[in-house]
Amino acid sequence: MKLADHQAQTRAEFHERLRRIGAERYHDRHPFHKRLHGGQCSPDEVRAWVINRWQYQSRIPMKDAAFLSRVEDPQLRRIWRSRIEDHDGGTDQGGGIRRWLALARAVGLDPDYVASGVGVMPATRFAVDAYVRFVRDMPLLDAVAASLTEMFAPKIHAERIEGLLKHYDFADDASLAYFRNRLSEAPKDVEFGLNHVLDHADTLEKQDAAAAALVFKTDVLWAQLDALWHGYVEGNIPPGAWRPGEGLLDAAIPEPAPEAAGAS
Ligand SMILES: O=C(O)c1cc(C(=O)O)c2c(n1)C(=O)C(=O)c1cc(C(=O)O)[nH]c1-2
Repeated sequence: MKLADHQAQTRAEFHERLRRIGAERYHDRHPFHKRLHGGQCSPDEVRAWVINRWQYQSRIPMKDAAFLSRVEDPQLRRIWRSRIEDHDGGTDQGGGIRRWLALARAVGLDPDYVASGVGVMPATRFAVDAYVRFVRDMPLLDAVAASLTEMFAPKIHAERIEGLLKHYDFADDASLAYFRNRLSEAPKDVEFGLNHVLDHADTLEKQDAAAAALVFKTDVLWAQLDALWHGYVEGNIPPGAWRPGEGLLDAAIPEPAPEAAGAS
């Protein structure tokens, strides 16, 4: 290979490379999201999504804590720690985690059941754990690059708010507060993360590794939706995973049919 082949891409070229990864691979293109945002999901498919996505939500602040535990620069720690605050919030007001459980309640699920994580599918667990491990074990620059799927998240959050409000009775300002908050929280994270990666990936090798980290992360997100589709749209629920009827709020449990209840 010629020496010139090893030259780093320019900032603009590298930025465009990252943007293209999202355009080609981000999970807004997944059929499950099209079904969810288009109003075709059954109530139980929405519940399965809320239960499984809980695994992701609950692990995001843990992966950010794993990241922080490796950072020696106080300024980087100072900036990064706001991500944990966004999700955990304070004791009284809570944060994204509490807002996700409000969504769980709105779709008729018992928040304690969702928070227990017992109904999560194995594939979801494996995908999310892989992300936490990646951030814990890989170079910090790659860990920041993996978070850059968030560049593409505001668009999907806006589509989701619009689609859910249009098609589902449970959707209102309170139940969708998680997504509305992300619309203002994510851009600050993305601005910092993107500049950090563009500034620090100053060799082709580092750029290749950062791009691979972003591809890996799109796979983490895509694999979760593949599992949902297989389990709940095609009806192949894996052993141990949530089954419709489990974990419901009392108010959401359907009245038994008169024959089943023995009434005449
Ligand atoms: O709804 C979504 O499609 C979506 C995607 C992503 C993402 O791209 O990883 C995140 C979020 N939401 C999100 O709400 C969130 O807090 C978040 C944090 C991160 C991360 O990698 O640090 N990704 C995401």
